Amino acid sequence: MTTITLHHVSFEVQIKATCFKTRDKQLLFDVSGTFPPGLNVLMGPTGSGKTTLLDVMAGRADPKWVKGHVLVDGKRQPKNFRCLTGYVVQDDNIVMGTLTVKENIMFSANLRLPTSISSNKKEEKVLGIIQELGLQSCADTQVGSALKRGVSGGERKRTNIGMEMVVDPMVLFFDEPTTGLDASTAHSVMLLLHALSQKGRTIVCSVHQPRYSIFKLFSRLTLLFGGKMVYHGSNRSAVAYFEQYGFVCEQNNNPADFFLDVLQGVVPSNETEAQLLPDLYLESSLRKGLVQMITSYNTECKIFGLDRLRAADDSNRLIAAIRYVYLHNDNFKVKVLNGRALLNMSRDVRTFATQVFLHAILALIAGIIYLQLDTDMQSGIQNRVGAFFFITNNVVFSGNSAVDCLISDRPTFIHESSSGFYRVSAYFVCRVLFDAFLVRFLPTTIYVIIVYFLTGMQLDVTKFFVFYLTLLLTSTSAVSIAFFSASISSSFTIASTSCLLFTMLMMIFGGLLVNIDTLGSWLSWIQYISIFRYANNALFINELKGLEFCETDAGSNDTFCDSDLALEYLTNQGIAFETTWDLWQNQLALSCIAITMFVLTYIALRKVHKY
Ligand SMILES: Nc1ncnc2c1ncn2[C@@H]1O[C@H](COP(=O)(O)OP(=O)(O)OP(=O)(O)O)[C@@H](O)[C@H]1O
Repeated sequence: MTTITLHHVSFEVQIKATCFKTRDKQLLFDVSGTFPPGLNVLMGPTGSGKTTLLDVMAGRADPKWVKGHVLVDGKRQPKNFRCLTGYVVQDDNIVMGTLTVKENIMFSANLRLPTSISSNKKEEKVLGIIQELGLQSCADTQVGSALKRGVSGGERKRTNIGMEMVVDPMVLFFDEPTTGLDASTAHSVMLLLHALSQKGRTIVCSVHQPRYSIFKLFSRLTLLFGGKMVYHGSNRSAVAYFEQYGFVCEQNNNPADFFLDVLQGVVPSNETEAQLLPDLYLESSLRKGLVQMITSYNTECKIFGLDRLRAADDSNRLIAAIRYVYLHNDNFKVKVLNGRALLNMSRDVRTFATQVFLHAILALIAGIIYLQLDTDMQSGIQNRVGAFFFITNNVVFSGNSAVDCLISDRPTFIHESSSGFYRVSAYFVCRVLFDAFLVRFLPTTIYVIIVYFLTGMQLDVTKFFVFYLTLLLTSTSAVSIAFFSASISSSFTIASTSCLLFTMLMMIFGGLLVNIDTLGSWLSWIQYISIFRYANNALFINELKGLEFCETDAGSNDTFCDSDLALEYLTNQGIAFETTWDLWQNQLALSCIAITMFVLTYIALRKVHKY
């Protein structure tokens, strides 16, 4: 049994006042209350602060801006409170649509329960939750998405709840669990919350405008208006509380509608103005009694002094809790995450097939345009330069599409990492292994095979594999740049534009579009971070070395061949080619760019705001 108490809690955020200035905006004002086991409901008009209060209670609001105390069973909220409680967000999109109901809950169990619990035990637990939530009939049905029909809205919400229940939380937070559901589904979801609360759990949920059959289920009601409390207590006493200020609820009116009407000034009172209700509540005997009760409750717990609260942080309980969440094997988490990504890909094979198909088409276009390149002195080198420019562009711009992987995954990543599913490192390793290597490997291989043989490059095994490796590294570097752009912004437009800008810059300094020697040193250094430069240089050296270009004299019909022509071209371009190092330094540079960008991505992901 867990009780949450709030002591004079206020919360602010910083918002932009002008381009250069920020100002503080207060969202919650001196909120005190107690939330014991049972169904505790937050109500209020839109923008009244329900979600904000829920976030503060759940430890999901930035503690830097929280004033006052949020205590859990009289102790200061542990830092990893988020990992020990369940938080069912309003948006059910964090439930993966391609997975079945059971697979989604199993995924949560695999990541959030200690590895010491066997797979069989985890499955038993998941089946128990499925039964408790009444999901047996759709356990093996894919959840579905906006584009592909799956389970119903209510079943989806229950799956979301099930994913939170695997850690057996004594406290569950719900942000507007009935939003978007029809009346009977909303009722059945609230019945479920009521049933969960009857088992000794503390449920705190925000609800917009419940009908009477739902309102009856609440044990405690908190009414908010403009970030201030207007009422906090039993839902049965609420109507009488408002009557003392002249707001009368008509006999057949739904109290929930009545309260919202009062707060929005729809219900008139001869004695009081609705705007004064927060101040009246502050002065009310109801609130004074409550504050006294909370203070004595926490004094009983003997930890009301701040020093003692800090001491509570170091208690064994907290240390045990932290271990409970993070003692797991990171390798195991990467395996589970990769398993989910693979399952997701196998169920939505069209996306991957489209990638393969697009690469094949691009390779065919390149192959047809530069079909069986000749070794004519006039056109041989020119066409090869064009072909390499086209090929590297194809590979780099395809790699840039990886922006979408991180951006579309961002809400799920924030929810799951802040709920203790995994550490940032496990997520990062999974994304790199999956999106940068696994998913790119087959399309790039197909691209290389088609383009290499259609364009008729030198038939030499070593040269083929150098070509292949160079393009694989080029693709990985392009993905790393896309990942970095996506990790520093939550907006797809900003991320893809910055990725494109960076790529264009690298392309200009790739050595083909502008003579770098004519640029000042303050600009020419950009060539050293250009993946186009390293990719093109490696492809040129690999293909042009050892190639003889010939010309037939129209008059005499004699053929002259020049084995130095290609080398002259490389020299004119400033490309060193004599030693093995001259070739391999390019692959090394591509690898260094990829590693640097991946490291920066990891740092940026760690800095993603979890609140
Ligand atoms: N990060 C933020 N920056 C600026 N203002 C914010 C921020 N978060 C919330 N607000 C503002 O605080 C107020 C309360 O928001 P909150 O989402 O808690 O309300 P709510 O009662 O849950 O609303 P709804 O019922 O529409 O979901 C709103 O006016 C909102 O615009």
